[in-house]
Amino acid sequence: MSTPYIVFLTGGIASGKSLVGRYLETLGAVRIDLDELYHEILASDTLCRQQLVTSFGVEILSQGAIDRQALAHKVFGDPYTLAELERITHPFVFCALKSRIQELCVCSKSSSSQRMIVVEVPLINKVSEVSYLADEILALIAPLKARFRYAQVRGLSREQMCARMRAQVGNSLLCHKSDTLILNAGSVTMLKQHVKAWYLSRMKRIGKGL
Ligand SMILES: CC(C)(COP(=O)(O)OP(=O)(O)OC[C@H]1O[C@@H](n2cnc3c(N)ncnc32)[C@H](O)[C@@H]1O)[C@@H](O)C(=O)NCCC(=O)NCCS
Ligand SMILES: Nc1ncnc2c1ncn2[C@@H]1O[C@H](COP(=O)(O)OP(=O)(O)OP(=O)(O)O)[C@@H](O)[C@H]1O
Repeated sequence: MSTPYIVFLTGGIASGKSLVGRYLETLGAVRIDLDELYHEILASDTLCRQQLVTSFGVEILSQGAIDRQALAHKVFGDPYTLAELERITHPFVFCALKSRIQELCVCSKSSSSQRMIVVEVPLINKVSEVSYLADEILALIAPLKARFRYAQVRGLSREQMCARMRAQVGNSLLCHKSDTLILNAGSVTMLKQHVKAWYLSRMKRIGKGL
């Protein structure tokens, strides 16, 4: 069995990455969500927590754990503070991602089931250190109006959402950085149809060893 085909699935906030990632999981891919991986690190890595407290103060702690809402309040809207947060956190995230992928590659040697790994990457312009891992970058583009509606599901206000969007790449850079684009501008059923067609074409390619 060859190594799995690794896809970085990207897109702006609320563009549908998790929806697509979870759907690909039902089709047979293994899913890694960088946000989730990062949250696991925040909850369990004392070194990361220590560095964050040193830089941002004890006010980012709530009952000994990192209060993500308090941290979000400090960084979104202040590019320097956000850069400092990323300087601390990204090396931990990249290290965890490399380990997870390595584990999956070892597993795939003994199993034929893990042929595709999908990594949900919210910030494609900030992952150059691990971009060599990706065989393909797949980007989702969703209309702004729909994304604002989706954000409400997450409990983010319009202002909070805009602050995060300003720290992310716009559609033109997203297109430039990606190999494949999928437009998420219709129903979930339509989105799944596009994604399934893309998945099947990649499986065919992988099956032929291309
Ligand atoms: C500020 C924090 C605590 C807010 O936590 P919260 O639970 O509200 O958000 P969560 O982590 O689930 O991220 C949700 C979405 O916010 C956006 N977002 C998160 N970090 C960033 C960032 N550095 N720049 C731009 N957008 C971001 C992304 O679209 C992401 O999918 C957290 O996002 C954080 O520490 N971010 C910095 C680390 C990082 O860059 N994470 C991205 C994955 S590596
Ligand atoms: N085409 C669509 N039609 C209806 N709802 C959708 C569609 N695409 C996504 N959604 C919904 O929008 C919300 C945001 O989608 P999702 O969580 O997948 O985005 P995301 O890119 O992973 O967000 P985040 O940036 O927070 O990681 C979810 O509730 C999802 O079910």
